[in-house]
Amino acid sequence: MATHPVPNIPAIYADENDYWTVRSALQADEKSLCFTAGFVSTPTEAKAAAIVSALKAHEKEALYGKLDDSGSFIEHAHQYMPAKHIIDTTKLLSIAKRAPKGSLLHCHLDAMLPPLDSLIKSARNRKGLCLSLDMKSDSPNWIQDALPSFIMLPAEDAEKAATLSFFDPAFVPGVHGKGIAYKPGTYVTWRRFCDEFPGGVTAAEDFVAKRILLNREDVYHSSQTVDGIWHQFNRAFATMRGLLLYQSAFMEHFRLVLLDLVADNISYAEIRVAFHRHNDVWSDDGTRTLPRAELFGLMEICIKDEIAAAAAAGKTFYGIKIIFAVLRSGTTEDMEYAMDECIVLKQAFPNLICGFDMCGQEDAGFPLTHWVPSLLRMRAKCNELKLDLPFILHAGETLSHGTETDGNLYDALLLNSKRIGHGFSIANHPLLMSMYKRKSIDQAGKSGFTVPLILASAPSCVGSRAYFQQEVATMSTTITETRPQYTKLILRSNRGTVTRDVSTAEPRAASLEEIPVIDLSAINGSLAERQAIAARMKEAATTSGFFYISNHGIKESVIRNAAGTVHVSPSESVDNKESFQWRYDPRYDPMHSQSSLSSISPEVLAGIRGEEFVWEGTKHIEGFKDASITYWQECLSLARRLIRLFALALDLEEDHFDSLVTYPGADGVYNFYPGKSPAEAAVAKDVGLGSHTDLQCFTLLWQDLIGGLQVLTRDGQWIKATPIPGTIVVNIGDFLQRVSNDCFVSTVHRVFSRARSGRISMPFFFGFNFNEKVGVLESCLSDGEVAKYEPMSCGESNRCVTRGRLWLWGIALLMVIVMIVGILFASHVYYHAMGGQGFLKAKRYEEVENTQNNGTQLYLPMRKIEKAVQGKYFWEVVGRSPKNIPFYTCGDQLNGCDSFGQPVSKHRYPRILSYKKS
Ligand SMILES: O=C(O)CCC(=O)C(=O)O
Ligand SMILES: [Fe+2]
Repeated sequence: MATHPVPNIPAIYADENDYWTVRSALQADEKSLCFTAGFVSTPTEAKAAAIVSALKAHEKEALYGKLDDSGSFIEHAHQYMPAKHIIDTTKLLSIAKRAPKGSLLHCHLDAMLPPLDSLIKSARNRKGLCLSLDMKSDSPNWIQDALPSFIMLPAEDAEKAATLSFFDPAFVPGVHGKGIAYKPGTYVTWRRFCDEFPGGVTAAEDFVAKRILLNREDVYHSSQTVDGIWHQFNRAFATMRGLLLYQSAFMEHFRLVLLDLVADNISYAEIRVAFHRHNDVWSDDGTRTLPRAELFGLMEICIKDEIAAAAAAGKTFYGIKIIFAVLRSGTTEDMEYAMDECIVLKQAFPNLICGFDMCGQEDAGFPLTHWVPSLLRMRAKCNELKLDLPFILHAGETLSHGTETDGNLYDALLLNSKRIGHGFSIANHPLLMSMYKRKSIDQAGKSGFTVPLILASAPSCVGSRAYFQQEVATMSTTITETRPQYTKLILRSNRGTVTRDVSTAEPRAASLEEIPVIDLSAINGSLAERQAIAARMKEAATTSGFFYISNHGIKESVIRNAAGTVHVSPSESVDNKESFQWRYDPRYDPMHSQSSLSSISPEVLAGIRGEEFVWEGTKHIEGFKDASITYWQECLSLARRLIRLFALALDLEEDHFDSLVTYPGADGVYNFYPGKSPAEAAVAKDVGLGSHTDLQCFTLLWQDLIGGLQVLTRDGQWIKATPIPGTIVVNIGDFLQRVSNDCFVSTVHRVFSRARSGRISMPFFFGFNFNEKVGVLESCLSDGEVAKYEPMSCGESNRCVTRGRLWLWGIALLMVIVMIVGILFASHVYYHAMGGQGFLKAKRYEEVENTQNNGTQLYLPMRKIEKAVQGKYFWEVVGRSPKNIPFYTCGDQLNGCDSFGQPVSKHRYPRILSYKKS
């Protein structure tokens, strides 16, 4: 397959010169095949290379080849670990540290820093941090061999753990690796362990550090194997896992990694972070796991801060991106869960995630062939969503040849992996090598610069929006600018008709500032904590009018049960969207007892619209009503708690709205948007759910992971409210905008559903009691500012909008009536023309008898009809009265036109004529 000419090697050399000439030719030929062929250094590079070579020669002489303090004799280019202490003193290293590095494209977050500087330091004095060990304290060698496994426990469990001592001979050690659920007796607190450890805290920290770090013996032991070193790695990762996976440690480690990159003059890095299912980061109080989106939001902010700090310090740092890495040894279900999560997060954080990978010992987990179906499924989803989420796969990390694992090199190529890591075994595959090389040159060509194989194609160094803008700015010469087009959108609200200019540009992903995730875990905390949540809600309510809530307290099982029923209820033939809805009914409101219902005042009662018949119609669906009401009740309770936070956000007393939500507007809805095949999606004209604002105070919207909800920004751009697992979307409605004097915004939104699978959403619309008139809130008016709106009730407000829509219904109804009358009129004329008495007229035999010659037979009024048809326009025919024509029904064939051959005008009734002919 090699196409390069093989140099000619003579059998006999004419003389020595001839030998040297042939040798030079061979060298030149070989060099021309090198990756660096054609590379010409600039004068500065040549000067730098000369300095480095001179230094290298000097240090080889001056520093190496001597006996060191430990009695070791370290030669130049000795194995790294024994030589490290000498390397650390070299000028070469200090130059290397200061030299600008460009990109670091293969690293794993957990293994980027020495543990004592970050994770073990973060663990100091952490109250809830506990550990279990897999050996007892009286086992011989436990200090060398025991494996600690850390976990952050809630205060109550940590208190129990604090009563136990690992050094108590009766202590039952835990089992390493099981450590998610607290098992009494298996965990002790890190604090107490440090206090009681022989040698105290420092020795305890050293004990843990040794579990994480590889020592010389581990690395260079003559009987060490690849499996052996992986065993060490896995133990190190198991120890690190719990030290890393709680919020403050994770974020501190993450920040220190960025600082370290900046200190090393690395301008950009792509960092693999293990995000397989259940590898969650816990809150510092150990009570909850952080939703991934929240964590990504924190990382994005951290990157932005460090880019700014680096810039202020005169450093070039473009930030980092994350390669979403998942253990290759998991179940298919977990893998596909992680893939879906990665897709969702990529949509929410397009500039933060740069690829997807599988990690873990390559020849111990499943090979890529095992994952091909899942990987293809993921690729298809990304294509459908037009998501640039490449695979950046581990392949060829082992040196085996011809094994299943070695085959990963083929799959990575076929799956279009953007790069491969680590590719050691590629040397065994000359064809693959040339294909990867070709691919890397192609990619580099696209990105405008060339880089060698493996490190290929890192064209953009986007770590934050700030840099993204920079990147776009530098690219602007090659981008043809297209001005966005705008269309007009007309909407009705309780404030009248509203017009908006809407961009026709493709919807883009929303940033976390535009639609933030607000954590409600402190909703029952102190007033200060509630005020802090309210402040975040206010920020969102006054800007985009949309936010997500996490830790909202509605159990996943309740949501699943409700959403599960939606699969059953809609018929197969749903067109564009099918909805099921039910309204507030005090009989299901947990706030009211049965006895209090009889005392509801008539005004309140008038606004209550609960309709039992909706449940009658769904009786056949098992569990439907129960699941729906349970979900609705949870939404209702949450909404009542949220309205208190909204009160705080509006600078009111927390209970300000309490009396207005005793019999509130509280409508539960299930929406089902059917899936579309790619062919249907390509030609689909409908949106899914058209642009609108919600009517009441606010909406709690649960959506599945399919996506499609879009929000209109103030400047008329559609942005995607991408589903974030574990969250509910909250959006402000028209009534809250009204009473806040437009301080809060009821934002236009729509659902654009084109996905292959059907989508489910469950909005819950919440408003004040329908009878309560509410005016603009004093707290929303600054000095001298006047209220824009009169007091109004939520009920009236809703009617305003529906009244607004009534004229449309009116026109539609009128058109239908005109059509029906037209049809009746036309048929009437038709039957007259056929000799009948007109459509829908009564049959009156007596008159027939009176007017016919002998009263026994029915005849057609041939002449009169003939005259009418021939001499007049067709509508004059209708003027006939029963006096002139006997009565009989149409379609009576004995007396029909056919039997009597009644003449009709050719010009006026061509259809009738053709009918006659047949
Ligand atoms: O289906 C959705 O995501 C949104 C539904 C919605 O906006 C509504 O029903 O008002
Ligand atoms: Fe809506």
